[in-house]
Amino acid sequence: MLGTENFLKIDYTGVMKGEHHPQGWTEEDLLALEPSLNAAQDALEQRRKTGGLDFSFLLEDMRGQAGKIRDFADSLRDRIDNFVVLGIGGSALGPQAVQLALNPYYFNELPVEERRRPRLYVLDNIDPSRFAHLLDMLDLHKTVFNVITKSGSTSETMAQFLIVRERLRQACGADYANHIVVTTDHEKGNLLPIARREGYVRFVIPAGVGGRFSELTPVGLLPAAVCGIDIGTLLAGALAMDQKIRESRGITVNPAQLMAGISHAAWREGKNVSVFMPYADSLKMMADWYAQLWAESLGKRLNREGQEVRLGQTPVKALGVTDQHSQVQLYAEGPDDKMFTFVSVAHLGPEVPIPTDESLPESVRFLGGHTLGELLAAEERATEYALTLAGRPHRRIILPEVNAYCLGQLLLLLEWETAYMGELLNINAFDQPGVEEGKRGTYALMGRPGFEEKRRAIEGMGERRFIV
Ligand SMILES: O=P(O)(O)OC[C@H]1O[C@](O)(CO)[C@@H](O)[C@@H]1O
Repeated sequence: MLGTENFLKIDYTGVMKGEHHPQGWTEEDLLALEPSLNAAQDALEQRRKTGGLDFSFLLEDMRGQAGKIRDFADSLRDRIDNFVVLGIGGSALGPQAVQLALNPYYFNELPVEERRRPRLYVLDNIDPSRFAHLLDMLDLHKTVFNVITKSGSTSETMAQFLIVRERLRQACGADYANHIVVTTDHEKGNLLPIARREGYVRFVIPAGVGGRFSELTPVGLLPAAVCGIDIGTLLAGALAMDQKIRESRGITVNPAQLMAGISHAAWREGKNVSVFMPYADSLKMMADWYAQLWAESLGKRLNREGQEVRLGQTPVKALGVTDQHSQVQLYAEGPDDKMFTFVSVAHLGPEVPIPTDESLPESVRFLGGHTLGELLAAEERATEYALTLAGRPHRRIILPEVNAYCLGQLLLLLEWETAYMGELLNINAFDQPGVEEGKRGTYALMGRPGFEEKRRAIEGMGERRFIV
């Protein structure tokens, strides 16, 4: 498992100067980035020591907790049919990404003898029709709800919790508390005192790990373990990548330095958009997870000195090959403002042969005798070629296969790249002040005491304009 054959690779050919890509970078250009990357590495190591990088610092600790998480997950196995996550943002995207990556795509639809684990649902929105439909569909006696909220106060998650608690009380009577598990901060938030008072099973999100960096804490580890995912191997992959990033120095050997060096240089050249495009359906939700990580961490008004800088790179979620047929036209011919990251998988799983039929015209007959995997790989290569011809910078993260060990590496690589970017941009990559105004506005409109003035301000914003 620890050999290089199970380690991801980064192919950065697509950013380098070449016959078809004269505007690419030279080896010297890349090496010129090294001093600032090495300085970032030193600064990050320093921050890590003082509690500023707990997503990495606490990985060993998380490994220590894996047994307890697994035991609890196993205790649910025969008791329930459904495990429902209530959460949003960093409390929901990681669990979905890992589930889709490591369990069969149609996991919930598998017969129970094959699934051998509860179905997983993640309610990461408050759209009433979806919410009501799911609650009506589930047998609540056979369901556990995992309320995940780092702050313990997010309105969406708390509203979901209140509805579910009420429904569980009606359906299960005094036993209702056995159907709620909370994952939250160990001392803050509104959920914690309720959980203590009502006796829910509780898992802790470490204080120093923000939501979008929290997949490898109980936030993600519990839902994964409930669905039979090998969380020990997931953490082992993460730790292996963590070690590699911390212990190697220089852009040609340190994967986070290479990733961040490319991203930062591309951004400085005006690539204001970062397209993240896995070529595997199982990694589709990784693009959603990445989008939050990149957007919330790097989209900032102020730098660390409090000066207005308004930085960031807009993440775009895409899926190969599906979005070749919806977005590649723009990517090839539209504005040259994008950096592309493909995620390729060397072994995608079972080969699905395409039948031959000699009676067909040549323009379709050529497909016969190949496999779907070959077609997908050819399309990825062809898209890469087309983007190269169009002079669009791109890189590929190549996973040997989508397994727990490689996925753990990928999560950590992207988290570290983000931390490096924060350092290079001189911004705080671990806060999200820009979401607060909208939250306060919601409190005001929903009648929370103390927000009356804000409500008046919103309601007094003037006439709306409509056309029918
Ligand atoms: O886990 P919590 O505290 O409920 O927050 C959910 C999400 O909301 C945010 O705070 C943004 O509003 C994210 O950073 C976070 O992942």
